[in-house]
Amino acid sequence: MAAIDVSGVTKQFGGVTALQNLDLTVEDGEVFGFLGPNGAGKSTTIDILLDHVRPTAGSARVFGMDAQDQSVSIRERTGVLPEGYGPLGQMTGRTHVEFALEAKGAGGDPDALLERVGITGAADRRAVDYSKGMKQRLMLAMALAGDPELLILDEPTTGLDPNGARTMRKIVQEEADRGATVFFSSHILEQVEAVCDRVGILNQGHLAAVDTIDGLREAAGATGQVRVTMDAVPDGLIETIEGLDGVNSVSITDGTLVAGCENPAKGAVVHRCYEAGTVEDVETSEASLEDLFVSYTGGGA
Ligand SMILES: Nc1ncnc2c1ncn2[C@@H]1O[C@H](COP(=O)(O)OP(=O)(O)OP(=O)(O)O)[C@@H](O)[C@H]1O
Repeated sequence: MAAIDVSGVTKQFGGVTALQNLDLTVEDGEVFGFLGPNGAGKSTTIDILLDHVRPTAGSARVFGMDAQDQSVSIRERTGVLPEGYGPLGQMTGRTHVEFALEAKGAGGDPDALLERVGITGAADRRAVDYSKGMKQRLMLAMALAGDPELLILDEPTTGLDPNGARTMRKIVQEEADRGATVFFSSHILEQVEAVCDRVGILNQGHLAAVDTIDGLREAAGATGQVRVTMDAVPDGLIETIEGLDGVNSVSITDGTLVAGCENPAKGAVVHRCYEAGTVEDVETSEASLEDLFVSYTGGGA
């Protein structure tokens, strides 16, 4: 059974259409990255899954249960890291985690969770006084309370330093290894690329694409680069390479020939360079997730 199943969901806020007939399925045990430019509808989707917002049309199911009718049962099995820093109060970090465990009806050691997110040293301080990154780490510890079957993380790396971002990735991986489903929205594309099985790209309330990252690259015919360093770039070589199928751009940068091209054309570019002169070095690179994001969202990020 799918962990998340959104079917034909439209959400209108007055005259603004936040989601337009959205279909989205996240399989049980999957790590799913939810990407999209500002205002694409990511938080609205999450709010609908948690019944903070009701769809104008369509339905959302979590663990096969209706998000509106069975929201209490869904939340018992779900850990949520909300956007922003959530409702943190005067209590200590440890007390917040104790409450989160209690709310889940779960046992467990609050200190172990605080250690997992790297804020053991601040356990006895008031959460309201934490720095942004510490608050984010605390919210993550609370989301992890009770080993939920589903983790919904809205922009989880907001405010985190590079160590915190690495901790987040590690925790997502550990949760997936334990069998949890992880659904997270992010603008940090490298984070998504590092941990996700599949990615959905939302644009203006529509799912513009959903696939593995390799699948997205293929479907977009996305261009990578091949960089060929030669002892000298012979006359006419640029024009020859520009004429090859699948080559979109050719330039010379610091004596290196740089061709932007689809993957299948890379071999032909290198071959022509070997034919034309002395090749000293060849490097290739894939389209980055950022390139894909721009190609699917029209650069609206
Ligand atoms: N309560 C609301 N009232 C009116 N409009 C809203 C409300 N909530 C969201 N919207 C609108 O719905 C659209 C989608 O917003 P949403 O917050 O879901 O986007 P997002 O993809 O999460 O963006 P971001 O990456 O900036 O957080 C936006 O145009 C937003 O202004």
